[in-house]
Amino acid sequence: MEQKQVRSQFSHETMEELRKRVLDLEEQNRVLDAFIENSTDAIQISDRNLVTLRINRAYEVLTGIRREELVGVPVEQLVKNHLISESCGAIVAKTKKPHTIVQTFYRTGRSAHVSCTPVFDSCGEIEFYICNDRDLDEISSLQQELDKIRGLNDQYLQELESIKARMGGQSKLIVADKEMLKVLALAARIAKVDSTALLLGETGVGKDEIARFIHQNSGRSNRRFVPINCAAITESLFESELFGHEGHAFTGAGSKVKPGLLEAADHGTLFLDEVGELSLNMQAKLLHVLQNRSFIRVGGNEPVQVDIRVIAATNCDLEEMVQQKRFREDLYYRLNVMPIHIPPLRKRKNDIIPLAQHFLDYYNQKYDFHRKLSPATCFALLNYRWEGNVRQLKNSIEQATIITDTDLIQPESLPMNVAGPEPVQDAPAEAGLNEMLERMELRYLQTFYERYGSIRKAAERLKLPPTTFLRHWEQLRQKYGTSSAEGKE
Ligand SMILES: Nc1ncnc2c1ncn2[C@@H]1O[C@H](COP(=O)(O)OP(=O)(O)OP(=O)(O)O)[C@@H](O)[C@H]1O
Repeated sequence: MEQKQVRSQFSHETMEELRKRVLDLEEQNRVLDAFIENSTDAIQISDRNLVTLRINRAYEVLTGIRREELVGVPVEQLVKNHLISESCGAIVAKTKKPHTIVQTFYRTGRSAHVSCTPVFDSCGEIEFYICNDRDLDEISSLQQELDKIRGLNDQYLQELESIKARMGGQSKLIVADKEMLKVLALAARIAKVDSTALLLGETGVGKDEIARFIHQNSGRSNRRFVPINCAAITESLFESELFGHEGHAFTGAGSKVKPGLLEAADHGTLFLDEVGELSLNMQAKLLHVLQNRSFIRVGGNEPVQVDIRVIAATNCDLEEMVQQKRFREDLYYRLNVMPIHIPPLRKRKNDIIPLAQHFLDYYNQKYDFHRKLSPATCFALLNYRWEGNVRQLKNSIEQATIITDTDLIQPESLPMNVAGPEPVQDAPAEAGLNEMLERMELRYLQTFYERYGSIRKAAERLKLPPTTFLRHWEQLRQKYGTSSAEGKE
């Protein structure tokens, strides 16, 4: 009685176990079915006698043969019935190795790469054949697509190579990053048309260099490139500088006509750098010139005609300035014909080391050094934010080249903000808080000057009047000693 109970309990557990395994197998089968059915490759599975067991939907589409015509039919029959050109399985059956052939399906007229792989049983005999068919039309259209992309790539590279070749000798522009190469390709195209270009980008990104590149690659390259720094030009001198003056036009003017910058740029290129710094009054005068391509010399009556190409540059947000009524909308549209956005250095990291090496070569030659950049220095350069962009990089390399003790430049020789902030490293051990703060201030003034390239810009960035910046710098320099601000603009 007890024994019977155990047996029935055992058999119930076995039944449960079997039921679970059947469910598992069904689940596995469902997954396998879904996998085979949804494969984009056509799949055909045959048994050891090369009789088709199953195919998927992609196989039906490729061959035009329906499932019911295939399943249970030996492959050789398909060849005999002129449905397929030859059997790959038949070859595998002989060699017992995977094999690939090009097979034609006569119903659809399509061809495919058919790869047949044998699956062996535990005795080493072939149990199944699995064939994967990849549509050759699809492969060839992918190939064509790839060729097209390669072609475009080659064309792009050729274009860039020719731009670089044209740059050779005339320009020392270093460009390696894809983002900057795109800028250069655009600039090369714009150079060929005579329209006004507006160069936009942070301070020190190379707007001046790109303006010169456009001029050198334009039909005006054998005439003058005349840069005007709009930030440096005063209201009172604007007209006489740009338009020139007649003899005796004002006290101190000589007896002869003095042509202005516009006339100097005739048939050439006028580069209006920092155009966002012009006062509204000067903007109105400039707009008049751009509209009429003519002006009247100070003290004169007759309009003078000029043929100039204008390139303007700014690091200001002119659109915002227009909204704030600080920049004339009509002038903005006249300048913004061909905008070129020059990315900041931190967004074109592939340029950093080639530029650093270029500046290093320059300073090595200038000072007769043989300096090299250590890997740690390269790492520091690559990981810095470069708010002053290429100009700041150039200044940092010059500084490092000069102050390093050995020929291998280590990060310690870079300006402290590039190598990492160590602002009071040079303070004596007994220095109090005041001295530390003053030394820190001195290093910041020095660094911002190096970063922005002029006292005016550095002072503006630090929200100080330039005179305060200069006075402070001189006082601290005399107290703690470092490079002089004398002669700096
Ligand atoms: N691609 C480059 N290759 C070599 N030198 C460069 C490159 N870009 C910039 N420079 C150098 O970096 C310095 C700053 O460049 P540039 O004066 O053209 O910048 P910018 O954008 O016009 O600056 P700003 O806004 O202050 O007028 C210059 O000494 C310039 O020669």
